[in-house]
Amino acid sequence: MNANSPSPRRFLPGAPLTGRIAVPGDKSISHRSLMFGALAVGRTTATGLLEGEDVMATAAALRAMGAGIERRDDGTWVIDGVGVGGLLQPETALDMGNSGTSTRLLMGLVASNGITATFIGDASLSKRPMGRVIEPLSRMGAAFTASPGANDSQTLPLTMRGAHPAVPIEYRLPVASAQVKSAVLLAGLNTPGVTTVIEPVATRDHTERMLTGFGADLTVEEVAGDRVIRIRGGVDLKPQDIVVPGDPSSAAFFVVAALLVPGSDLVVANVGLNPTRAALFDVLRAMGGSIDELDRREVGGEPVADLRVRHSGLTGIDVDPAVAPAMIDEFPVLFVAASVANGRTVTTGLDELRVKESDRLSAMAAALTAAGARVEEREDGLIIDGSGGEPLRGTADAITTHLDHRIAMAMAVAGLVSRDGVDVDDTAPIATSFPMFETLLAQARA
Ligand SMILES: O=C(O)C1=C[C@@H](OP(=O)(O)O)[C@@H](O)[C@H](O)C1
Ligand SMILES: C=C(OP(=O)(O)O)C(=O)O
Repeated sequence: MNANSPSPRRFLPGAPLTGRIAVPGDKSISHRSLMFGALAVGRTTATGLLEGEDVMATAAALRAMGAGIERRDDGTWVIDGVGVGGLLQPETALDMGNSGTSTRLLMGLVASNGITATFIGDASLSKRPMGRVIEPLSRMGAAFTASPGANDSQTLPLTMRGAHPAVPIEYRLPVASAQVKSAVLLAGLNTPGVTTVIEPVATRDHTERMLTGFGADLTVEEVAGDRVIRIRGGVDLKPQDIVVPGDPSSAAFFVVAALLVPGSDLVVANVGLNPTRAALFDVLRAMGGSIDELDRREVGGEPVADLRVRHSGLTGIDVDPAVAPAMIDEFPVLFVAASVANGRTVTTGLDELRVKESDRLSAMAAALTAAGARVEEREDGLIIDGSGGEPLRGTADAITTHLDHRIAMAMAVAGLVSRDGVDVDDTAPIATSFPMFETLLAQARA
């Protein structure tokens, strides 16, 4: 993304969403396909890989550390791995762009290789907390240094020296974060002995599922309500042929748009429904949304279905904070749904939203308020009094997205259910996770 050239856009009310669209590949699974393929011995292929800027940042970094990564003309990605422990020292800084997942997972990989790498990122990523991975990875032996003149040693740019051999740890996650869990497990791949991560609250489990498929020695056990994940280091990974399912986090924008815009009847095809990801659809159904699963099947070891979504009157609810990790990236668009529902929606336990690409609680409270919604911002959530099905007023001035793709897409959806339209200051960040967003929106409204 070129931070110097914002792409403002106005999203207007109009046609219902109809027909059938297919969302692009899952971002979390795409990052991991490249990373695990890069560590395997031999050639991995991936079809349906998300070709968004975040995933391309991961690809570029892995290439800089010796992996062969190419896209064939038929859209298949081919990854030639260097083997566990085989990463080379990159010659230049690794540019992580806007991507927290690239940064934290690659730091995990580098942590147990005897190489030094510098991580840089855009203005949004450079504000995000890295202490959460610095702490466990330092305990494993990695050494971090802030750039000269930096006033914070817990944010990018950061240089890290991996440890070889690294030290296995047992780590209880202090925050519900799949990125932190994955960073420690990936460091564990090249660490002698057994590295253990204890999750008091389950988060997305793609790392565990996929590493098992790649032949890692990994176990998951439930112990007194905790998930205990153990990985034995030094085991070779076997290359895989991966089919990446569609991203439920991208589908979310179309599902909410179809629920809210009168007359809509849309099939969103190929939506990944891993239970650690799919809570938004349950919450929307509990609010009265008509979302039917068609042709439930397995794609790449993940449950997938086509979702048929019909316009529905929604009723506000109290969202159980226990489901938050399974829909953590979907709250911005849920807040839009709540803004036009009947009655009050209360969300709590969402402190993690403050450390995403933007502070998503304050960004969405400000944006929705500017569009005429009734929103109260609390420390750990929003309370939203819905319009009872009436359109939102719309904005007079462009809302600020803070380099956050999900704020941009959520407010685009708000524009579809507004009277006057919603101005978004910059849609360029959408390309980090969903480059086809506006094309598919036009297709669904044609
Ligand atoms: O592991 C992953 O692929 C991700 C984990 C989540 O972040 P946290 O682990 O910081 O919650 C999520 O917000 C992000 O979009 C992708
Ligand atoms: C939080 C997100 O991604 P990341 O942490 O990888 O930047 C997201 O995609 O909403």
